[in-house]
Amino acid sequence: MTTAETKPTPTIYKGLAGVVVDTTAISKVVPETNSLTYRGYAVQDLAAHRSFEEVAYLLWYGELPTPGQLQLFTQRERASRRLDRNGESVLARIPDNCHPMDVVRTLISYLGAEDPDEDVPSAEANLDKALRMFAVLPTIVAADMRRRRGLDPIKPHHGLGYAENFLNMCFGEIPDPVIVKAFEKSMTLYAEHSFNASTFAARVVTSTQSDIYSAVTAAIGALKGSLHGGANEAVMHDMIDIDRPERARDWLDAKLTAKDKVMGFGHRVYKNGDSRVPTMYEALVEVSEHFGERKWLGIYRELEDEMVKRTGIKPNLDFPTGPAYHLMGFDIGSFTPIFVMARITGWTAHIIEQTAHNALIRPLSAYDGQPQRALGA
Ligand SMILES: CC(=O)SCCNC(=O)CCNC(=O)[C@H](O)C(C)(C)COP(=O)(O)OP(=O)(O)OC[C@H]1O[C@@H](n2cnc3c(N)ncnc32)[C@H](O)[C@@H]1OP(=O)(O)O
Ligand SMILES: O=C([O-])CC(=O)C(=O)O
Repeated sequence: MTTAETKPTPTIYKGLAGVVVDTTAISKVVPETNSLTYRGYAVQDLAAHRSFEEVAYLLWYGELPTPGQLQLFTQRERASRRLDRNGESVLARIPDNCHPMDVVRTLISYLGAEDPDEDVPSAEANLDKALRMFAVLPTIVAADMRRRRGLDPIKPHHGLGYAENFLNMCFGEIPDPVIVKAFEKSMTLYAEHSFNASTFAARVVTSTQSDIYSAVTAAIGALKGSLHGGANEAVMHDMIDIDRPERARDWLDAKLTAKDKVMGFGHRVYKNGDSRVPTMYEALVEVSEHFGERKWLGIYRELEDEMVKRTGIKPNLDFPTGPAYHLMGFDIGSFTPIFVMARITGWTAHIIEQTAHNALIRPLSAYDGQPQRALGA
């Protein structure tokens, strides 16, 4: 018989690295072939040929919409964009020196609190709630960015598509189609990535039979960290710090000597490059050329060349997205909230999938603290 003393030490999978915890039909990441598919479609093809609304529909319903389905879906999305008066007043009361991720997290909590169907777990109800969050998040992110600039919010424009409407709410005008397309590509690339940390957080919360807003709130918290979604902001802070392409090498030298992580590089799953980077890099080139500003691209190339030469570690999606968003005119603090606007689609698809095939997520731990001891008198 095995006693406590003779029991073999269990294998620890630190960070759950390499552990397959469940199946999913939403997306497939294949690092060996550098491929990523959403419901079977290559993400590069979706980014090139489909709108972000179509991608959202695909992630939620499993198929691309027919023209009729898209029309109906678009109508519903456009009708759900407004933040109500109470929501506006919650936003206005959040300190404007907090991180903008605190604002989106709080506003999602508020949406849950005001939804009488918050705890209805059916797929149909959750699809409605997902669409509401998808539609209203751009209004929240744009209004928050503008108030930090001392500007009034711009109401959603129901005649505009998702990307154009968001850009208009941020900047008061619709930018050149090159910028709109580059932005929309980033949204498609950011939409979904299997069991990443934030999606997993959402699935853990869902597995306890909690509600969709609580799961999304947890996911937002996980995405904020700089090892995950927060890296897109960190990349831009680093690039501003580097300032000139010719300074990139010395900057990297200091980072690597200090054994600091270089933001925007490396990935838990991709060890030979992130499948999404070539598409987003192309978008960064287009945006740079459009504005005639090649400095960030210069820093990008120097840093990538040097990092790969010295460590073999390649960029992830946050590396091209950071400077692309900066060039588009977004404040750095809004970069990760924009990631939330995209990933709300993937998160909610996973929440619905987890609900349909639920098992409480509760792994084991190996205790390595004090042996049992008596309290004494
Ligand atoms: C959308 C996204 O979430 S994409 C990821 C965004 N995050 C970042 O860009 C943050 C920077 N990158 C990282 O911190 C890591 O690459 C992670 C967290 C993304 C993945 O990490 P893991 O798979 O856990 O790899 P881990 O951190 O164990 O790294 C393995 C080795 O590579 C090194 N390494 C990995 N990434 C980096 C990096 N960005 N800079 C410097 N060294 C790195 C580690 O120091 C470690 O070296 P060691 O074995 O000598 O200790
Ligand atoms: O998959 C991951 O671990 C992180 C990532 O790239 C994403 O969430 O897009």
